[in-house]
Amino acid sequence: MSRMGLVVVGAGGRMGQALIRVIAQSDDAVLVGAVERAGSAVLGRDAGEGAGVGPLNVPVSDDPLPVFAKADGVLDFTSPAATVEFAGYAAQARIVHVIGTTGCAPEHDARINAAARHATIIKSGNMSLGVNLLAALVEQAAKALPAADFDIEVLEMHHRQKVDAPSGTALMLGEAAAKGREIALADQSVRVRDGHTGPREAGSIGFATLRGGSVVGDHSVILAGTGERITLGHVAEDRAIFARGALAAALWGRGRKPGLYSMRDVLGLA
Ligand SMILES: NC(=O)C1=CN([C@@H]2O[C@H](COP(=O)(O)OP(=O)(O)OC[C@H]3O[C@@H](n4cnc5c(N)ncnc54)[C@H](OP(=O)(O)O)[C@@H]3O)[C@@H](O)[C@H]2O)C=CC1
Ligand SMILES: O=C(O)C1=N[C@H](C(=O)O)C[C@H](O)C1
Repeated sequence: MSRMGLVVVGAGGRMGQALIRVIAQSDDAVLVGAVERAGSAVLGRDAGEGAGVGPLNVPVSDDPLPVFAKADGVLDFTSPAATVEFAGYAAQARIVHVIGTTGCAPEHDARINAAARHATIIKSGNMSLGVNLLAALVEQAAKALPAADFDIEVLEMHHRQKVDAPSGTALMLGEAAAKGREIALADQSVRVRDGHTGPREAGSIGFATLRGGSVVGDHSVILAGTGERITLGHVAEDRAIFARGALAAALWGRGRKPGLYSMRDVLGLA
């Protein structure tokens, strides 16, 4: 089969650049387009030069439609508002849409679900192998340990530029814990604590968010019992782990029927 032609949207961003580097090293895919928002300082520049891999002969454009028309897939780590627009274009072009963007509200997810009627979408709050395995382990631990005896807390730390909280990964891990306990996360999550909160509500799943420096992404799930504590965690040291996962997801999605898939489907951990 020919190499998969991929577009990177948000090409000037932290993840956009990591994605361009990973595609440039791949034998299975080729970069055919790079998109940034209108007014961006990187428009017209060569995407490969911007990502530090030398010229790839792909200028950064602010016009997604003609770029999507010549591609097999799009890798999208941007913002929720941009992602729902790109989901519409990807569905129109009938190409694979890999979504790593986090912080989506229910109205964004509704539009992504609608686009998945026509496009193969793979969406995950974390594209790394390690975190998806961690989610499977958290589900297992939450199932095995009685909710009356073990309290679940999800702790995350990211770099100072991150704009959404809790992280998409923290929410994914919270969902995994809730699934293990056969409860709905929305009914049981405590996202913020401040002031006189009273004692911890039994069965709840708590979140704590730290921001600072250049931290790529640290996550821990603590299962705290009386007299003992289990901590399951993951440390991301390099954004290449997410980019490699996104590329694997695009290749997996090629030729697959339209629908909304997750990284756990891609990795066979579902
Ligand atoms: N699922 C996963 O594995 C991972 C997910 N993420 C998520 O990916 C997203 C991006 O993260 P990161 O790369 O650090 O953020 P950055 O801010 O570095 O990159 C986002 C890029 O998207 C661009 N962008 C925004 N709107 C548009 C638009 N309409 N058209 C084209 N480009 C646009 C931004 O441009 P501008 O700067 O001009 O706004 C920016 O260059 C976040 O939601 C983050 O949480 C990150 C890492 C891993
Ligand atoms: O914004 C980031 O940087 C990251 N975002 C994702 C998230 O919200 O979980 C994944 C990763 O942790 C890095």
